[in-house]
Amino acid sequence: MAATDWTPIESAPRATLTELFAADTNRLEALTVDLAGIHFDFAKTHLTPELVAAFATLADQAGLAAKRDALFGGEIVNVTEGRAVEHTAERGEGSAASVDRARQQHARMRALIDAIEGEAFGPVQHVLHIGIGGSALGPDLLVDALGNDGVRYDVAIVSNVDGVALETALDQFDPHATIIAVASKTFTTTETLLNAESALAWMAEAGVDDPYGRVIALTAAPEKAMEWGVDETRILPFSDSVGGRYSLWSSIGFPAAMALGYEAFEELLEGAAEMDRHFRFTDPAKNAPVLAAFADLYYTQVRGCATRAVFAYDERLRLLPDYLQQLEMESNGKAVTAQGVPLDRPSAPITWGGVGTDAQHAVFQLLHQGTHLVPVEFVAVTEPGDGLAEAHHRQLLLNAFAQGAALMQGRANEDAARAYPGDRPSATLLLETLDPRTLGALIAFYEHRTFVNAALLDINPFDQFGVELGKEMAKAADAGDMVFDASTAALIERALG
Ligand SMILES: O=P(O)(O)OC[C@H]1O[C@](O)(CO)[C@@H](O)[C@@H]1O
Repeated sequence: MAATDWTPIESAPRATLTELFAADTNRLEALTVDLAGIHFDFAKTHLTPELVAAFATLADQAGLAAKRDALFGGEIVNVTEGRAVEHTAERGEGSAASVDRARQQHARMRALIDAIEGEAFGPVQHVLHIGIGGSALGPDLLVDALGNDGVRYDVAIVSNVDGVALETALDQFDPHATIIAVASKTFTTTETLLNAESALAWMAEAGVDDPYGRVIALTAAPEKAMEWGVDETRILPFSDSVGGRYSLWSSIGFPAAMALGYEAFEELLEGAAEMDRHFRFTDPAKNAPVLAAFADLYYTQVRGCATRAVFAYDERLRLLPDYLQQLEMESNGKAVTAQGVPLDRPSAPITWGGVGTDAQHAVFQLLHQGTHLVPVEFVAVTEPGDGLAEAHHRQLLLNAFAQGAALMQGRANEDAARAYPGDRPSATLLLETLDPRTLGALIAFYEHRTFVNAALLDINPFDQFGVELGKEMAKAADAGDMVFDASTAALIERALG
């Protein structure tokens, strides 16, 4: 990557948010974007048209456009693992060959769903989806967010190796009316395989004839799934070039397609594709994921913010912060560039968050008066998800908007304990409605924003070596091959004998 010069950004004049609004009557127009049923409002961040222009220059220096073309063109952009990165091909945006392959894999998924509906597995009521990380968080978000109005099958998503998680799910399901979806890109993940074995044992104990015959594998390693015992006809493959945390668009989305219907799954893909095209073909100044990444970088690199907070002001989106934690932190929580050179600046902030209005009564104290500056993001939906009196949704939305205003305006008080400093930034994402199409666009927005952050810092957002060491040590400990420090050894001895 050519050298990037942050000086114009670091030395840009600083004004408070209130001053910025007062100085530019066009601010709202300049810093809002509408697309795919989502209104993106970055006006209450410290971005200005001048800063956006300076970031656009930085993006040019960083080769953002070429990196984006390489991503969509199916080139090897995951350089540390020597792989292309093709989650966009799952929604029809990528090289012709990859789009074609994804279509065939989706058709296979659809055919299997049709077969299940046609009672090829007898009457099915429940889908037990077993997977972890990217093989669970995406589908969980989809089913939880969109299943509000009822689902065609009950879905339980079990990830944790803690048996309590699986037992809780099994208690709700009839083993004779359940199919098990084992979701694992690699089909080697300890937690997933152990949970899957226990689920098979539960079926066998209940007298289910052929438990393995009720397993569907969602994987990029079909040969491993076959070795494990799944018949080839019940494997829904996806490409190795689809990363785990980017995989909900592939067969990993199977439980969502089952629960919500295949048409809903297609609409999700279409919404994401609309965001893909926006990201590819729109100038930085009006490009939602690019603007969001500029704001992220401004706060982490210039204002020293170590965290960013996302609050879903909609109960249906309560899993969004969890989903984003993996997407953003597993992608960009790195200390070296794509070439392995130590970064000379911070990488991803810590993503955290919760649900409004609950969070207001728990963590907002620090946001308003704490010593940390935390950029906040509000995600809300205009159309209510509930059928109760309008007062509920009205209160929900007014609270979201008032919080953004309060963070920005602050309030002086002679009593310092009661003073609000203000000038605290927020962005608001307002969805017209929460349907598959809009949710697809929203998730794709976050993916591209993560990509732009990485591109401007020259890091590879598509590997995750940081998760390996702990896994290896747990495996070695299980095999008795590990000599631990005194503290760890004592804990193992005390708990496990
Ligand atoms: O789908 P798999 O191969 O079981 O992996 C699950 C998750 O584990 C990770 O590799 C991290 O441990 C994630 O990136 C991935 O989403």
